[in-house]
Amino acid sequence: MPIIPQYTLTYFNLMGRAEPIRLIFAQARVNYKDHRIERSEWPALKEKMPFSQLPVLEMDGKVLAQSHAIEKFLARMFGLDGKDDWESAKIDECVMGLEDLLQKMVPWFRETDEVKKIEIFKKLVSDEINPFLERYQKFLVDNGSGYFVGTDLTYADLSLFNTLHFMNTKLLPGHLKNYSRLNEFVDKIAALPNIKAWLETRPKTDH
Ligand SMILES: N[C@@H](CCC(=O)N[C@@H](CS)C(=O)NCC(=O)O)C(=O)O
Repeated sequence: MPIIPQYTLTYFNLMGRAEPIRLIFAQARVNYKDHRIERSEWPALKEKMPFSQLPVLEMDGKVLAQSHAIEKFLARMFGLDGKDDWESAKIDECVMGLEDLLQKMVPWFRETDEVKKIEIFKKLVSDEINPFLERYQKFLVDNGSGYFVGTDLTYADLSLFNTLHFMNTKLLPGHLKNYSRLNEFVDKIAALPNIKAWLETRPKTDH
């Protein structure tokens, strides 16, 4: 009998940096414990985490931190990391480009002054988000398969889907209507049976 690994993913009760990992588990239909901690539990747990941050994946007593390392590890095991080393590298390219955008959003996210926050957000949309959407729409169209890398679904698609879906539903509702190919892509991924089931049942959080 093959031994099935026991997985626990620990994060806050947010989508944040855990959601692409949860989408990988959902698409692969692999069971795991979706451990969402309370903020009050965090100070004691923080010291025990390898980078004093979350998400962290535990697999049969072994611990893996860093969201992109976790994504890649699981995707490789579940057949979502491309067909060869080149596709795997192109997936990294997509995910790291997305990470660059997320880093640029941090000052807006952290700003507490409401007036400044609105100003920062306007500039973020025109200088970072829109060029990102143009660029990624071109990547998708140029690849030609309806996926970002190769001819099949990979975790690059799930990561992109996660951010684009969040943008289109919460951050900038309807904004993807200006990027029709990205809009179609989001609708297509949301309709995949395993993803659809997860979207319908996942805990509802703001971000
Ligand atoms: N590079 C890390 C960043 C992790 C990170 O920033 N985690 C945040 C939540 S999204 C965190 O743990 N914040 C609590 C803290 O730093 O005390 C990754 O991708 O996993």
